[in-house]
Amino acid sequence: MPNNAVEITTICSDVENSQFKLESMAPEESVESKSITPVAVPPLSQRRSLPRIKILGTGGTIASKAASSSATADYKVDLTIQDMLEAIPDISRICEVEYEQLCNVDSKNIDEEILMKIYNGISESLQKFDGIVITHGTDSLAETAFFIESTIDAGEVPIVCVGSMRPSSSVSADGPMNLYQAICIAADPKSRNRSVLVSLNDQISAGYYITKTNANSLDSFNVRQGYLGNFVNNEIHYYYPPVKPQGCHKFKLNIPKSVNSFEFPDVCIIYGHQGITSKLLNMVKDQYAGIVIATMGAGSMPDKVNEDCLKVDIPIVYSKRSMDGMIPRANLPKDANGDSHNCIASGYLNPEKSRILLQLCLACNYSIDEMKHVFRGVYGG
Ligand SMILES: NC(=O)C[C@H](N)C(=O)O
Repeated sequence: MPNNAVEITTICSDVENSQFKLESMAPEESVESKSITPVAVPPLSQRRSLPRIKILGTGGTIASKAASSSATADYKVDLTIQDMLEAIPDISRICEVEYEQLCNVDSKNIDEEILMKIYNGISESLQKFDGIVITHGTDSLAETAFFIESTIDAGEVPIVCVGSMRPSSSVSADGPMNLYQAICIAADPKSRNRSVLVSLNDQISAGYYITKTNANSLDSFNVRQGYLGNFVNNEIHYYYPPVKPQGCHKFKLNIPKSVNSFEFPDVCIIYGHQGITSKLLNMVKDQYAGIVIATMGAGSMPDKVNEDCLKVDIPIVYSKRSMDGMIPRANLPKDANGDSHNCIASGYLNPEKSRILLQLCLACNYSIDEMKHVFRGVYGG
């Protein structure tokens, strides 16, 4: 698929003011001016009172089986959404469900082609459904959630990403409860205007900020910006009124229906460590459109590597290998005139989210100053 078939533009031209503008669903005219035309009321059986939920299945441990009930590794992803729905309590009183199996893979295999399927699946469902659930492996779920938040303006429709840490065959599998909760969250009016959510282990989080912090534990996802709510005994408790992530830059992908895959500009990640030299930087700088560095601490790289980064003519995002914290602009390398050239601070974004944001900026042909402006939204730049 040639990339020129796809146009990417920004929805929010100014990052500082790039908060989501929610259009009121209320009609414009005042109640007094409305004339009421009597209409035939359909019989009760035909009235749609339940929310309509679309489930998009992609695979992951939640859709997997292992060799025995005590095994939690070496599983195979092969359960369909129908199989998964059969393992959860009856939801027919809560919502009407439709589903679509987009793929059935471990999330290590989610690539741009599948991301586009997810993007298209959501875009097509937004007008027709009250909530969307995406079943996904947890390993790269945070990247998919970040991509969706950066490219889709969901309006009031909640998009709930869900996975599990134990295969369906295991004792105390967490998948059925997680899926049940995700469906209830997507169907609940309190979830409206909250955009991309992640539901796992009874916690509800913002898809933009979530990070997988534990490779094995059921409490795998962590979010320093705080959980948005939790789910206990069939009750959803939000801690805050509807909120969307601060400074999230929205890109609009204008993708023709015929296009089902799209190659984003290539961005690689270099992992910083004691004794790192510029060898890897020099090897990749002509092969990629951009580089992200997982620096030590809050932007620390050896002086020689910093010097070489200032000379590179593609954008280099300084991110962090530490799970928490951020990279402030002040910690970027500078030349004698205080210029950081093509180096950009990632702010709160980890390397994998920085990579996606840089890819979207590159796909939009942003200048280096515009890219810095986008990253300023997350307090980098
Ligand atoms: N818990 C999981 O879902 C991990 C799995 N490897 C995946 O990401 O698909």
